[in-house]
Amino acid sequence: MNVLESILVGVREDMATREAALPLAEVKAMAKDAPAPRDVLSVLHEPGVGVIAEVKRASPSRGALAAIPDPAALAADYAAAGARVISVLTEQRRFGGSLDDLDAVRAAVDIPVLRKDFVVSPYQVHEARAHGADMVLLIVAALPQNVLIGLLERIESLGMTALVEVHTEIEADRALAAGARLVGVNARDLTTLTVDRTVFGRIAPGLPSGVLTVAESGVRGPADLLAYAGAGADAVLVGEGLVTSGDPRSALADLVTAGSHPSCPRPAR
Ligand SMILES: O=C(O)c1ccccc1NCC(=O)[C@H](O)[C@H](O)COP(=O)(O)O
Repeated sequence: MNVLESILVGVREDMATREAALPLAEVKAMAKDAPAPRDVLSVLHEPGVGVIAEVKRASPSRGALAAIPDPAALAADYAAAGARVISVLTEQRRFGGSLDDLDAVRAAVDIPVLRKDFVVSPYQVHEARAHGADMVLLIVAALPQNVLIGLLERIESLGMTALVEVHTEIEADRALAAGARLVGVNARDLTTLTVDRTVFGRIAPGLPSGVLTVAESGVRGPADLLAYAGAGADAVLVGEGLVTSGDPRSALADLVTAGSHPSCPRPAR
């Protein structure tokens, strides 16, 4: 079993436990009280290369990354430093995240929030909305095509935006066929955990100009952002480089400055 497959086993078990405690009908009722979803695509269309800053406590590749005793304070720092979107890892077993983290971040900031998890079921999509998410990650490698299409339609029907993650050209074709309008190209191979920043530059040129792109993983400083920008990224998603920096607000401010500099236009694709 590869890493992604073993993560998915735990995700399904944990979801079954949550669903037994809180049935889907109750989650849907909770979602009615959630704040309306924000328009993520407009935010990412703004000039410059946006930064999606991640609340990431741990990872399968690196183990514990940062204690993050107060995710709300970290999110507030991210927003103050100019993050366009905040990504919250809610997977518990490998990443140490939770829906409590999502709640804390949602309450702390007024910018879009991404539920970053291994979403395989409509239940998790409704959970995301009930906890105030504006965006939900869908990983193509984790989903059969019919399930990918169904989840993407459900996310959009609830007014949220799907970030559809790919790592290969074949997955990119599947994302487009499913109707993705926001495609994340992950430099990290989720089956082996190797990071290859050149993957974005191979896949992004093949995406239609109307599709927004996010370069995910491997950004450790402004030089990496600028390289992704040069390859056509509309935004970058950064976790480890921020939470392990010792000063996430300052590290993010450096990225935001690089992404908004006039010498960092988004090249036409
Ligand atoms: O981060 C991991 O080790 C990982 C392993 C298996 C599945 C997913 C994983 N990470 C999720 C992500 O894609 C990243 O958290 C995100 O792109 C940020 O990456 P980074 O800036 O390199 O922390």
